[in-house]
Amino acid sequence: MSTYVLGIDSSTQSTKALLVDAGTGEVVDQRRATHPDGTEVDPRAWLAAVDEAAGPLLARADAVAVGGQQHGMVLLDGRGEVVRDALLWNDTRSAGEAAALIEEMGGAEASIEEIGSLMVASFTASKLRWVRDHEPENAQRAAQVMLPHDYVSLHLAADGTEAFTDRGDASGTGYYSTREEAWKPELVELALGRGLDLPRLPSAPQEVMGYAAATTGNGGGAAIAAGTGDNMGAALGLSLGPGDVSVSIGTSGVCAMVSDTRPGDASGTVTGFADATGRFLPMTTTINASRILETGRALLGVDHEELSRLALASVPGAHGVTLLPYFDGERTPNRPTARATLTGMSTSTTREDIARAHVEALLCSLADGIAALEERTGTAAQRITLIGGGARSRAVQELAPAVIGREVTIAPDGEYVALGAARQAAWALSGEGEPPTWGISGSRVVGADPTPEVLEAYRVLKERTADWG
Ligand SMILES: Nc1ncnc2c1ncn2[C@@H]1O[C@H](COP(=O)(O)OP(=O)(O)O)[C@@H](O)[C@H]1O
Ligand SMILES: O=C(CO)[C@@H](O)[C@H](O)COP(=O)(O)O
Repeated sequence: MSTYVLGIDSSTQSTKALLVDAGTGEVVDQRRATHPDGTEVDPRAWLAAVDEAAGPLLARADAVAVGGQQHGMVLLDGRGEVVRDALLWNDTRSAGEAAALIEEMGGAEASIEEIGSLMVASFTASKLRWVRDHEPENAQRAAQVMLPHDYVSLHLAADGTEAFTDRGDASGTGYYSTREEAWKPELVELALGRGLDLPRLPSAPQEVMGYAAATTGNGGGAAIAAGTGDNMGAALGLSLGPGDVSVSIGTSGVCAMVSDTRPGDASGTVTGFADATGRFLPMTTTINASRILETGRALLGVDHEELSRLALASVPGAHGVTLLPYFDGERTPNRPTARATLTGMSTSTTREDIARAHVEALLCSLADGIAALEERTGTAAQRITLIGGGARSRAVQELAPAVIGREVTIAPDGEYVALGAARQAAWALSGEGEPPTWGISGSRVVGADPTPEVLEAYRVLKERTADWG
């Protein structure tokens, strides 16, 4: 009889749950539920979504793990009640607070030394500082802070379980040291002006952190693994090896590479997170990714397929139309108050050109991310694999190798964060030294004639607008 494990991705836009055969990695059932929009969300909405998406599958699982959107600040009081809506990774209001914290820590190099990354508005610590300065009553009421995946894991656990997290997600808080592999409570105090309870960290990545309340079918509570940040989950789901780069087109655009050495980029372009296996996950992250395509769709009044058809009917460079796609402010580059810029339009500009400019803008920002990752880690990408909702776009798939200038692997359509969480759950269940080996079949490698002029035009516009926000 097969053993099943449940992997959950509680990401920005939705919760996805996969029931997976622990022996083979085959997905046997899956469900999803949507999340509210916005960069500030009542975290209880994620609990309702996990109940809807994962509830019916949990009874069939012997182990479960949760991957979640990184950095979000979930503040709870002494009774475990929500103090205020969670501020998400893409909420840029704490940009000034991030800059202040860097200075108080002793500058960019000191930030890298302390937490492994340069603090930006996305990081939880900067959000704590914002609460201190703008909502002192909430700052006083708060007793514990946790990340989205910690909050969802705790909801699944039997009553009385202590909150827990993992080093991968912890490394994006701004109060965890990737060098010491430990919390830095003094950085919570620096940010908020007082200490808070922090979730328990595992002593090994495959540790069982608790058990789900017993549900009919699993004969007792499923074992709960530590879970992790969604990008660490994707790395596990794709079984990233040395030189593999994953490019995720979700709400965020993430280029990530597994590394044995602790990264450190004082420019802040590459964040030096930990992964879910004991290694590191240098990454670049943009705030604008799949929503660039959504905005193009809305402007043109078309569906995904028509946006692709239009984009592919134009030419490289969209007849001179270039889009700098910082619609919601941007984090890479660090321009939290920026807005998008569209240039080069003439009276001959067509709908096809506008569609093309949106797709090329997304791909150029990802190409910049890959280049930065290679430069700052000194490691050339051997294989570039596209995943995430936006990677379903036909135009993205066809134009990616041209804009990036290299062959690109299109992973079979799937939920790789949830698959990675399932792999972590299977690992915890096995107690082995390494996670199970699960193959991925059906990947497609695509190539195209490179169009370096497209990236060049994007970089020129990026440079020209450097002081616009
Ligand atoms: N066929 C498609 N073409 C382009 N984008 C798509 C397609 N299908 C879904 N998406 C986009 O994928 C996004 C969601 O991707 P997902 O990876 O689930 O995001 P997140 O992890 O941030 O919640 C949505 O913005 C949606 O518009
Ligand atoms: O902030 C980051 C990474 O540092 C984002 O990648 C979030 O983790 C959200 O991911 P998605 O929901 O877009 O997948």
